[in-house]
Amino acid sequence: MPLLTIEKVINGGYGLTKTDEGKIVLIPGTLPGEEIQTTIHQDKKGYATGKIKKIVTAHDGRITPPCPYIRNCGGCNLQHATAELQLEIKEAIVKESLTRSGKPELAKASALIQAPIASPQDFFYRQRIRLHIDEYGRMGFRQHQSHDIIAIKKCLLASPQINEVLTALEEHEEHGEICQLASQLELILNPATEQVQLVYLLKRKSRPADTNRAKRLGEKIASVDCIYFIGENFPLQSAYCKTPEEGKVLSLDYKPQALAGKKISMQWEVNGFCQVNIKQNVQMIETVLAFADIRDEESVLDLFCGMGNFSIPLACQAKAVTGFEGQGSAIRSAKKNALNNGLDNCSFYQKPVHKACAELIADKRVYDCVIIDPPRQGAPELAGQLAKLCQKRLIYISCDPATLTRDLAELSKQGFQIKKIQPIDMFPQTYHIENVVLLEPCPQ
Ligand SMILES: C[S@@+](CC[C@H](N)C(=O)[O-])C[C@H]1O[C@@H](n2cnc3c(N)ncnc32)[C@H](O)[C@@H]1O
Repeated sequence: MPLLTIEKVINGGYGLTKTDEGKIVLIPGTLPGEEIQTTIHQDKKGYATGKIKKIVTAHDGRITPPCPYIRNCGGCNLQHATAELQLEIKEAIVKESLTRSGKPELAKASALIQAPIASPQDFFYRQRIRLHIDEYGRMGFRQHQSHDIIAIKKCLLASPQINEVLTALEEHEEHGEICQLASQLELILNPATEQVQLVYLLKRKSRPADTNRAKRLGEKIASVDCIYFIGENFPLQSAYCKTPEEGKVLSLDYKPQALAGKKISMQWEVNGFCQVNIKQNVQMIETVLAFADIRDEESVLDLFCGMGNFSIPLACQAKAVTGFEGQGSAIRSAKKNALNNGLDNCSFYQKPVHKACAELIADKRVYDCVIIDPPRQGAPELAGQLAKLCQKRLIYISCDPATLTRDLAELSKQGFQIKKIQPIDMFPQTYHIENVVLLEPCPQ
């Protein structure tokens, strides 16, 4: 195969190039402008995937990835680029997604994309990781595009405390015995105490002997404060807890600049949703507060509110905040977070967002500002409802440029105009990029 020149890196982290016949070839591990000798891995109808045989001309921003598992793991698809180049690539991915949408209003809006906000940490930023366990009890990440497990001793994205516990677990037979019963292990750092909680996903219901093993294991590792079992057919069970009262919640205090340094105290449950890059989450909250620009007489609706990540700081400025979320544990935490922060202007409800929006519209409710932070698949079907509910400012938070572009097209059909787009790098070393978008309804 002749030399191929990489045109760009696309959403998914692949370098894209074309053969002389015009066929698209996607090659992982490559960077824009690089000349690559390739072997074809899979030849499909519309495109092929390739593997690097030799890098003939490397990008100036290419570096040697520090992770020893990089060849097989597939989780960190940009680790071979400098931090600056990663941000350039991510910004280009967002821009390309809007310009290639075929919608003139989105292409025009691509000029509004601001430089991505870099993560305070390039490595060791994850507050939790989930490892798979195979039939032999080996623990690690799934190999790229495969069910095989790459056994790992360390993950450079996970917090140092999680890595210490990973090393310690290997030394204890109780962990090996529990792994024989488990298909996954989640390690979760409590940012407030710097202790780690373990959640084993068991293949069968836990028995008293399993709980005893967990207790022995917990007592042997000083930095583990709780061990839980969960199964497909049974809910989260505490098997060991050093501090029974505080054990089930994780917590964090921070002081957003936008609130003049007022302290916000957040708690969430071990199985509740929480942004994984805790320090970068604070910068995302600052962005949402700046875009929302709330006056004290204004009302806010927070859809997919989780444990009140945005609702609580917004409630410090707004007249009232209403949040909807599907996860019961997240809503429990959101209500506690309002109480703990001395806020009596928040209402949180566990309800599917689509149902909640329909009911609010039937009640003729409207809000000055609406925040929407859906899961990866986005929420295009909500665009019409958002047009009825939102009076002044809509803030759309998305972790996938492709579904964001589709949803922005739906929102612009409903009369919303894009005002600002702020990419935020929540996941350094990977192609993933979060975006906070400010939209306003067109004046009638
Ligand atoms: C990307 S998270 C955002 C959570 C929160 N805004 C935060 O920053 O922590 C999406 C949330 O949507 C919730 N969710 C997913 N589908 C839902 C639905 N149909 N109705 C209500 N909540 C849903 C999930 O439980 C999760 O908490």
